Amino acid sequence: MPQPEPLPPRSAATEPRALVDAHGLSIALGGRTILDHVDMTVSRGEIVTVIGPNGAGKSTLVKILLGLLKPDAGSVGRAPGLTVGYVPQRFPLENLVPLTVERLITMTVRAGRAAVTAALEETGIPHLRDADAAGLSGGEFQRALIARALLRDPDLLVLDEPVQGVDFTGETKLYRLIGEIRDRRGCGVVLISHDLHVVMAESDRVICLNGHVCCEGVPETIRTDPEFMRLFGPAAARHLAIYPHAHDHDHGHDHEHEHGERAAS
Ligand SMILES: Nc1ncnc2c1ncn2[C@@H]1O[C@H](COP(=O)(O)OP(=O)(O)OP(=O)(O)O)[C@@H](O)[C@H]1O
Repeated sequence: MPQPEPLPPRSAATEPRALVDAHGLSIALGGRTILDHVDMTVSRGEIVTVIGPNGAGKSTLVKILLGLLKPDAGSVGRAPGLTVGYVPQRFPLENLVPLTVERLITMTVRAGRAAVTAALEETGIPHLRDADAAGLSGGEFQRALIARALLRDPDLLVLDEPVQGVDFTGETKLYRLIGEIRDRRGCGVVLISHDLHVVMAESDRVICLNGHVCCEGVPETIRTDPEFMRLFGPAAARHLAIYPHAHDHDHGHDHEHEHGERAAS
């Protein structure tokens, strides 16, 4: 398979670092505090993983960062002319008429044939260009959505639960793909996950969110952070795996994780 042309390597000297820089974000929805004084910065070339249980406010945080939702308090700074590629958590395919992968990824962005080819090659699915989007596997569908986001040539790629509906092998490959995209393009990446058992190894920073930022750090330090253990329990800390890596340890009772499809949230 032909490899896409690599972009020039990242240069620490030439780039403004922060793509988004949020301070003191608070918001209440339906009379309930969802986010409470949350700070978050994402820089060019950085992968930031946000993990937290269902309902922790991860999607709400992303919507505020992207300017889709206004916080009750706090501020969000964005790099001038920031372009965002967003891979949403849910994509209501069932409401659409049958459509090819090419149509799916070009529905909301103008892109020429060569750009579509490049995006599909970059995400490893050039052979699926004319396939029916409804027939794709979970992993293929996520790749198509990533290709769709890449067509915008984003400075910041935001992926909300990108491994949902993807089996273990596909999950590892997807994480690898995301790391390669960051390396090649030098874009910032925000990765949202409700899976407290898994953190992508290439993450430069992990933010554990549960209404507030309970802890933050490089993947290896998160599992030993007392706040992580206090909030998510020693079992979550014990089983937190840094992916991709050799799958040579025990995941305890997490059999769903090792075999078969995983439920979409
Ligand atoms: N418009 C709204 N009105 C009232 N409550 C809302 C609204 N939007 C979100 N919420 C609530 O805010 C909380 C956080 O939602 P959010 O989708 O940000 O969580 P999440 O961490 O992304 O969860 P998940 O992992 O399940 O996707 C949830 O309890 C949700 O029900």
